[in-house]
Formats: sequence, structure tokens, C-alpha cells
Amino acid sequence: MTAELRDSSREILHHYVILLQRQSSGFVYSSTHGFNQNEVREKLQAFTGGSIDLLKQDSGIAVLTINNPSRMNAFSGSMMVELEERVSQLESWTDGKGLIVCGAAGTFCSGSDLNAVKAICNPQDGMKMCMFMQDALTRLLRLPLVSVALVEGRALGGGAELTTACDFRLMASDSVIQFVHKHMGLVPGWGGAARLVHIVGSQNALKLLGGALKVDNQFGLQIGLADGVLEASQIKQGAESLIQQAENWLSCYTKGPAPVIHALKKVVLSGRELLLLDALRTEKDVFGTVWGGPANLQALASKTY
Ligand SMILES: CC[C@@H](C(=O)O)C(=O)SCCNC(=O)CCNC(=O)[C@H](O)C(C)(C)COP(=O)(O)OP(=O)(O)OC[C@H]1O[C@@H](n2cnc3c(N)ncnc32)[C@H](O)[C@@H]1OP(=O)(O)O
Repeated sequence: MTAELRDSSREILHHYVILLQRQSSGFVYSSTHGFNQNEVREKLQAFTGGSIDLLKQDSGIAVLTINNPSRMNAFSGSMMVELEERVSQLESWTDGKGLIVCGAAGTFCSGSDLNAVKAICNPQDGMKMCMFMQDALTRLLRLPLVSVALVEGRALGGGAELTTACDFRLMASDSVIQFVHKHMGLVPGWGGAARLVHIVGSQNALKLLGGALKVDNQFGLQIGLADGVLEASQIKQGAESLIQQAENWLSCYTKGPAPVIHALKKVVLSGRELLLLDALRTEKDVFGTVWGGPANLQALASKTY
């Protein structure tokens, strides 16, 4: 092997190791990409309004609410910062098993707050916001919880992207998911395009993005963007609220001890994100954490043959 070849192999290996380290830490961007999280955070904080509310329940299912009803739950800058903070809180929630992401007051989220968008409409600021939100949403998807977006009303632009940062999507009747970016002369920037391709395949992703198609619940089910449809609770008296329906739907996947749910999510994530050999090794390591563990021993003791 020539010295030149050896150097370039070393360089490739080095990049690969950094990539794996970043994947395991959860962060997509660092100072090597010119990204300074604190600096972006400070800038975003200037665009106030709304909140991101987190309710952790004893059931192990948390509810994260996008709350800015006077702007159809659009994301102000301070909401972007709060989202990242809530994700941090969920990352260390050892008893957590599931997460419902929803919008306040009957609608999901209308994307970025267009007032903030206008104020930072230059490529440098746009890129910083984009990196901040990619980090936050990638970490949201990588939480050791089974997550579901409860889509009521509209999920537009960044709101549509947010739905793809959950493991599943449940759509209420009359709800719409629409990647309106093309109408804005944009492409998704919060990681929504990359995730959409994983969810619906590149053909459907191109149709949804290229046509800025409105996806209702039936179309959503047909292409695999929606995983279930919820009944409008106000129609039938005594009907369950949408949150209750989402909790019931989710409980099928969150039954059991938290460490087992965390382990399951980790093997699925590594299968999705890593190369096969690395995914297999991760699966082996995770297997080692549950094999002979309390849940495993209890299950074995309760079985009679
Ligand atoms: C990279 C950019 C991309 C991203 O970040 O990924 C984006 O997300 S850009 C934003 C994309 N979103 C949109 O283009 C949606 C814009 N809004 C609408 O099309 C409509 O408002 C609606 C969501 C379809 C609702 O229509 P309607 O029911 O007729 O209500 P109003 O239009 O009267 O809205 C009520 C109220 O809410 C304000 N609003 C709605 N969306 C936003 C928004 N994204 N940013 C800021 N404000 C928003 C709207 O202006 C109304 O306010 P008032 O006029 O003060 O009542």
C-alpha cells in the first residue's frame, strides 16, 4: 500500500469514526460545521411567542404540545429553542416509554412563524436555523421512546416535517399534512425530506414535495405516511378525546418495562441509521443489556412447558 493510499484510508476511517460518534451522541452538527448552538439559540430567542409544553405522565407516556394558537401553532424562534430543551428533558426520562406530539387548539402546526422567517431571510441565518432544527428533530426521532404525531387540522411546511420526526403518525378526520415548501420557493430544511423518503419511498416523496400535495388521512394510509386514523371526538357524545385515542393506540407498543422499550427502539434505530455490520453489532450489545435481565427472568419464570 502506498503512503498516499494509507493516508486517504486513514482519513476515510477518521471521518467514519466521527460520523459514528455523532450518531451515538445524537447531535448532527458541531463546530466543525460552523455551528455554534448557543449563538443560534440566542438569535432565535429574539423571536418570541407561543410555547412548547411537556407533560410527563405516570403511565410513561408524555404529551408534547406545540402551543401558539393565534398563529396556527407556527414555530417562533423561542419555540424552536424550547423544543430543543424539551427534547433534552425527554432524553433523560428513564421511566418514559411513549410520546405523543400534538398541536394546541385543534390544529397541528403551520411551520415556521412567517414573521420570524421574514426577519432572518438571508442564507446564513437560514442555515443556522436549519441546523438547529435538524439537530432538535433528529434527537426527537432518536429518543428512546415510541413517538407518535397526532395530526389534527393542518400540518404545513415545518409542521409536516415535524410529523416525520416521530415514529408514527395518526391523522384525525379532516386533517391534512402538506409539504408546502415548493410554494414558498423552498425545500424542506428541518430534515423532513430525508425522513420522508425513509417513510414513503423516494417516488412518493417526490410526488408529495414536487406537487406540494395535500395528504388527507386516506391518502396518508395508502402511501404509508399515516399509521392510523382517529375519529373526530366532538361528533359522538361520550367519544374518547383524540389524545385518549392516541394513548390507547400507543399503549400496544409501550406495554412492558421501560428498559425493554428503550432497547427495542435502539435496535430499530440502529437498523435504520447504521450500516448492516454496525447495526448487527449494536443489536448484539443491546441484546446483552436485556438477556438475563429482570424482565427476561420474570418472563421465563412465568412460562410453563
Ligand atoms: C423552511 C420554511 C418552512 C420550514 O420552516 O420548514 C416553513 O414552515 S414556512 C411556513 C409554511 N407555512 C405556511 O405557509 C402556512 C401559512 N398559513 C396558512 O396558509 C394559513 O394561515 C393556514 C394555516 C392554512 C390557516 O388558514 P386559515 O384557517 O384561513 O387562518 P388564517 O390564515 O387567518 O390564520 C390564522 C392566523 O394565523 C396566522 N398564521 C398562520 N400560519 C402562520 C405562520 N406560518 N406564521 C405566522 N403566522 C401564521 C395568520 O397570519 C393569522 O393571523 P392573523 O391574521 O393575525 O389572525
